[in-house]
Amino acid sequence: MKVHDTALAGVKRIELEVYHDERGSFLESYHAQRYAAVVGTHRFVQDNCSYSGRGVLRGLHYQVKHPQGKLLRVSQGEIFDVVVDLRRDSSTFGRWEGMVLAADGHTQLWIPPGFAHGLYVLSDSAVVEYKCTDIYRPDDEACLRWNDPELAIAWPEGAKVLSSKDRNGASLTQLHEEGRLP
Ligand SMILES: Cc1cn([C@H]2C[C@H](O)[C@@H](COP(=O)(O)OP(=O)(O)O[C@H]3O[C@@H](C)C(=O)[C@@H](O)[C@H]3O)O2)c(=O)[nH]c1=O
Repeated sequence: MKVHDTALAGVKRIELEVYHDERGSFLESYHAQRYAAVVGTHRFVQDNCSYSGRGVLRGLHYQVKHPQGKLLRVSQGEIFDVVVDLRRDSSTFGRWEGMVLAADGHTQLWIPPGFAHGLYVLSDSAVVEYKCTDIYRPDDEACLRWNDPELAIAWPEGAKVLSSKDRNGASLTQLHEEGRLP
């Protein structure tokens, strides 16, 4: 596998090795020893999988007191994935990065704890699978507004299908003022 840094410190793009033969293909999506160099001492304690139709936008989510690192991969379809650096001591605090991830691109994303995360589905449907370094704690979850003008995220054009939680996300300034950053 090849590991690439991104514009946000600690966020890494991983190109997976795919083995093709007459039956199809094979890839390793996680290997504790090899990923130690990518995720450091973090340990994964929960695996998630979401299925979404075209135009679904999930996010931007994070946990405040128990931030989750996420190792994410698209196993079907194509998404525009977004991370926002919410680490107050980071030189890239408040900056976002977006990238297209597709199942046939065999790319993984490592998002360290302390980022808000969201995704927008570009294909008819998409399956997104990710490992988390902490368990889901709904009481600790916060939702950063996907279209906060202060962030000015350049989401792809198209209709957006949102949950009511995500329609009512808070701005970065509001979350900051309320002490609800990681
Ligand atoms: C995230 C999550 C949700 N759920 C439940 C709660 C709810 O009934 C249903 C759907 O929850 P949500 O609407 O929060 O699902 P979703 O919008 O897919 O939430 C996810 O969004 C992406 C962008 C992330 O980065 C994830 O960390 C997570 O926040 O699933 C769990 O049981 N465990 C979990 O870990």
